[in-house]
Amino acid sequence: MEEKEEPRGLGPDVIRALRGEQSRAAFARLLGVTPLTVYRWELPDEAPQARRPRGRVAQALRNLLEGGVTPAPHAAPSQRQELRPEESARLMPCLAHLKRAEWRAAEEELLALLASGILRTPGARALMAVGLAYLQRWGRGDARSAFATLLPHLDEASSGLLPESVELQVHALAAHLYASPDGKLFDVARVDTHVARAEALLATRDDPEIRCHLRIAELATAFYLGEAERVARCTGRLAPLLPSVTDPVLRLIVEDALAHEATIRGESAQATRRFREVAEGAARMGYTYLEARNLAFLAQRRLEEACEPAEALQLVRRAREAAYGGRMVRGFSFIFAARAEAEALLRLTRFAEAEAVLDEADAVVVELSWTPLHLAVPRVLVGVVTGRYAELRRYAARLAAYDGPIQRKLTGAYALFAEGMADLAEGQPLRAAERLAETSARVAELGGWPFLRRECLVYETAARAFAGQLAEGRVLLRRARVFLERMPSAGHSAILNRFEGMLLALEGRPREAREQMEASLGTFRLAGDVSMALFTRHLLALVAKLEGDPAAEEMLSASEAELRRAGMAIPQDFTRAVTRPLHAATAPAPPGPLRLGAEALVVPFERLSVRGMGTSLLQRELLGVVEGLFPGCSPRLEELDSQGQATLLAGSASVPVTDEVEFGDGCGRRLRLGVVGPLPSDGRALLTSLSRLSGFALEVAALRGFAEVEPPASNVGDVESERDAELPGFIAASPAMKRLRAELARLSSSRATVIVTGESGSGKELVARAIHTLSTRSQRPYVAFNCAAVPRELFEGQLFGYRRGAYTGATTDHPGVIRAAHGGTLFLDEIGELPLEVQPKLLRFLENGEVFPLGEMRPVEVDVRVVTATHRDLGQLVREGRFREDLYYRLQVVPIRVPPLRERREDVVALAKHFVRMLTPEGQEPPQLGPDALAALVAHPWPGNVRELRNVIERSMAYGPLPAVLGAEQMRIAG
Ligand SMILES: Nc1ncnc2c1ncn2[C@@H]1O[C@H](COP(=O)(O)OP(=O)(O)OP(=O)(O)O)[C@@H](O)[C@H]1O
Repeated sequence: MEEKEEPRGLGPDVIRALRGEQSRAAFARLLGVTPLTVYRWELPDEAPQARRPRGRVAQALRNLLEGGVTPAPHAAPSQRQELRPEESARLMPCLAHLKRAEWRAAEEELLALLASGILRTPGARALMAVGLAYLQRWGRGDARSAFATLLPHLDEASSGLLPESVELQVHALAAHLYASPDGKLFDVARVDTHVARAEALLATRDDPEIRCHLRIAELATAFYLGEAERVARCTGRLAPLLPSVTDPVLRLIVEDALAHEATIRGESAQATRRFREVAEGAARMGYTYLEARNLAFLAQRRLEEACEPAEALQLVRRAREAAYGGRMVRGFSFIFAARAEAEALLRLTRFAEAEAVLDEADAVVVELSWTPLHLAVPRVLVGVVTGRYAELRRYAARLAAYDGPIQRKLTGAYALFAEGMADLAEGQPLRAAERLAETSARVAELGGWPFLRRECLVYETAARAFAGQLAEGRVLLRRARVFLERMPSAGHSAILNRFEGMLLALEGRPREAREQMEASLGTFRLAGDVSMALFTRHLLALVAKLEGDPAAEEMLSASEAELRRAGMAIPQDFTRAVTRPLHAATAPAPPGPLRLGAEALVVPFERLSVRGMGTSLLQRELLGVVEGLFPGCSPRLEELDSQGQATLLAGSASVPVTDEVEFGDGCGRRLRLGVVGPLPSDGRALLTSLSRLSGFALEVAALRGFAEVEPPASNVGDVESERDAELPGFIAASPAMKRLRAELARLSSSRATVIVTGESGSGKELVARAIHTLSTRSQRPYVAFNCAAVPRELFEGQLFGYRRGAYTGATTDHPGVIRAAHGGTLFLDEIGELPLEVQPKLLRFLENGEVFPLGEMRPVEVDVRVVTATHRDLGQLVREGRFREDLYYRLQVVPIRVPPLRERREDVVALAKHFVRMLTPEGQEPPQLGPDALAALVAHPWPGNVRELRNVIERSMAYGPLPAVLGAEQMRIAG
C-alpha cells in the first residue's frame, strides 16, 4: 500500500501538519489505514521503517492538502455565517419531506422557497441545494442533475464559511455523488477527500446519519471498484450504524446496500430476502426508486433460484412500472432489470427479444460511461446458445477495450471469460479450459468476485469434459460443488449435474450419466428453462448413442430439429472425447415395478436435493418425481391445519386417494402427499422416503429463505378500522382478505395493470371496484366490461369505439368503453374470453395508451388504468394458443388472487351477517343467526363461493315475515 519512494510533497512534516491535534488512530481511521502506517509516514527518510503514502491514500492526502483542509476546523467559528431563524424555519419542514420519501412535496416546496427570495445566506442556499440534489440522487437516481445542483456549493464548503452542519451535509452528499454508478462522476480520490473532510468535522460533533451516509459512499466505491474484500471491510463499518438511524429513507438505503453486500458475500438466500423486504418497505413508503431497484435485483435472485421465467418477467415489469411512476432516470437499476429480463427471455428461447433488451440496456451503459460487465453473462449466453460466435468474440473485444473507471480490472476478467466461452462453443475445449482457469486466477487476485468465479468453475468443468481431461474435470466438479454449497443456485446446480453427466459418460458409466442428465433436465423443465432443457435433451441423446441404444439416432435428429426450430446451435458432440471403449449397451430397464429399486431413486433424489430451490418449486418437483416413478398415477400435495383440514397445494383434489403419507417441513407445517391410481408393492415405502427427503429440502428452503414472491405480510392492526370505513361493504375478516385489502390500498397511486384471479363468485369484481375506490382516480369513471357477454363481431367496436358509418349498423359515433373510462378505471371481466384477433389491439393500447376507433384515421390518446379478471387459467390458454403470450405477460404486472371462500372460513360468518343486514328491509331489525345456522354455514365447503353464500341468505329471508332468529332449517344449504 505504501512505499519509501514517491514522497512528492508528503513528507513527515506535511503528514504531521495534516494530522494536527488528532491522534494517529483517529487520523488513520479517516484514511482507512492502520495507526502503524501513519507512524511510519511520520518517520524521517533515513529511518529503516519509514514509508511514504502512495496510490489512493496519497491522492486523498494531496486532496486534503490542496483543499486547505486541516483536521482542525479550518474556519474560525466567528467566520461561519449561521442560517437566519426564518430561513431555518422555512427550510426544515421541506427537508423533513426527504426523510419520508415525499419527493414531489419536497421539490415543490424547495423550488417555491428558492423563488421567494427568502433564502439569502450562503448556508441557507447551500442547504436548499443539498435538499434538491438529495432528491435528485435518492429520489430519482439522477446523479448528474444532483451534481449540477450541488456543484456551485462545493467551493463554499471548502472555504469554511458555511455553518458546520451545512458543510457536513455538502461533503456527505458530494461523497455519494462521486461514488455514483456513472463513469463521468465516479472518482475514488474525491470520495475519499469529501469523506475525510466530513470526518474532520465529525470529530467535534456526533451525527450518526451523516456517518452512515459516509459509510454508504465508501461501500458504493468499493463495489464499483469491484473489490470484494474492500466491500466486506466497508460493510463491517456500516452495519453497526444501522440501529442508530431513525430517518426511514436512510434506513432503507442502508438495507439496500447491505442486501448487495450479502450477494457479493455469497449469502444469496439472505440477499433474496433482503431485496424483497426492501422492495416491500419501499412500496409501503411510496419510495419508488428503491422499490424499482430492489424488484430488479429480486428478479435476478429469483432466476438463480430457478423460478419460472414468468415470475422474473413479472418482477421486472413491476420494477419498470415503479420506475416510471417515480420519474426515475434510466441508470443502474434499469441495467439490472434489463439483465434479469434478458435472462428470463433467454430461458424461454425468445432470443431476439432478449437481444433487443440487452441492446437497449447497452445504450444506457454507454450513456453512463458504465462498465458493460453486468450484461456480460446474458450476452455471452445468447452468443453461445444461438451459435453466433463471431459476435461473441466482438463482444469479448468490447469488454476488453473498456477503460472507464468502474470495475475496470473485473471487466477485463469478464472479457477473458467471454473468450473462453467462445472457445468452448466453437469446439476448442482445451483453450477454453485454459482461459477459464486464467480468468479464475485473475478473479482470485481481485479479491474473488463470486459471480464470475462461479461461472468459471462451472464452465471449466464442461471444458475439461469436452477436452477429455477427466481427472481435471473431476477436480473442477468437486470445487464447483463446494462453491455452490456456499453460494447456492438451483440453475447452476442443474447445469453442473449436466456436466457431471458428461464426465460420467466419458468415464464409461452411461447409466449414471443418464441419471444425472435426467435430474438436470427435470430441474430445467420444472423451472421453465426451455433452452437449457433442449440442450440437455440433446446431450442425453448423445449418451444414448454412446450406449449403443438403437433409438439414439432418431432421438438425436429429433432434438437437432427442435434446437434448430428454437434458433439454437447444436452442441458439440462431447462423446468424441471418449478415451476407452464402452461395454456393450446395457439392456433397457424392464418397465413396471421391477425398476423400482434403489437405482430408480437416484434421479428423484438428485432432483429433490438441488441446492437453492424455493418452496413451491420443490413442491412441484416432488409431484413431478412421483409422476415419473408411478406412471399412470396422479399425485397431490396438501397442507393440513391443526384441525386436520386440508388445503390443496398442488395436483388435483377431485378423486379419493389410493394411498397417502404425511410429513412435516421442519418449520411447523404438516403436509400430505397422496396418490390416485395403482401403486406397486413397495409404493408406500417409496412415497415415505420421498416425502421425508422433501421435508428436509423444504426445511432448508425455509431456513435459507428461498421464499417465493408472496404478497407482503400484513401488519395492519390499527389501520383496519380506517380501511373498513374506506371500503364499506367489503368484508375482510380473515387474515388472507385483510392482507389483500392492504395490498389494494398500496396500489392506490399506481397506474399499473392489475389482474384479479379467483374462482367464480369469490369477489373479483368487488376487488376491481375496490381498487378504483381506493385509487386517486376514484372521482373519475369506473367502467366495467364483460368480455364474455359481447358477440365476437361487435367486440372491437364496443371496446375501441367507432365512427358513424364505420360498418353497417353504425348509425352514430360510439366512444367505446376505453374512452368512456378516460381518467378513471376500466374493468375487463372474463379477459380469458377476449377474441384472439382483438388481443394485439388491446396490447397496443396497454403499451402506448392509444386507441384506434373503427373508421378513425388517427389514434386517440387515453389515460385509463386497466384492471382485468378471470376465473380461467390464462397460462393454460396461452399454452393452447388461445391467448397471446405477450398480452399475458403485459397483463400480469400486478396479479391479485382472491382466495376461494373455503380457504378463509373466518369470512363466512362475517359475510353472512353482512348479507343479513343488507337484505333486511329498511326500518326492520335484522334477524340474528342461530347457533345451528352458524354451524351449518361454517361446515359448508362453499363451492359457489361468496355468491352462493349470498344466495343462501337471500333465500332464507325470502319467505314470509322475518323471524327474530334465522335457523339452519331456513338456510337449506345444498349438501
Ligand atoms: N369480501 C366481500 N365482501 C362483501 N361482499 C362480497 C365479498 N366478496 C364477494 N362479495 C359479493 O359476492 C358476490 C359475488 O362477487 P363478484 O361478482 O365480485 O364475484 P366474481 O369473482 O367477480 O364472480 P364471477 O367470476 O362469476 O364474475 C357479489 O354480490 C359481491 O358483492
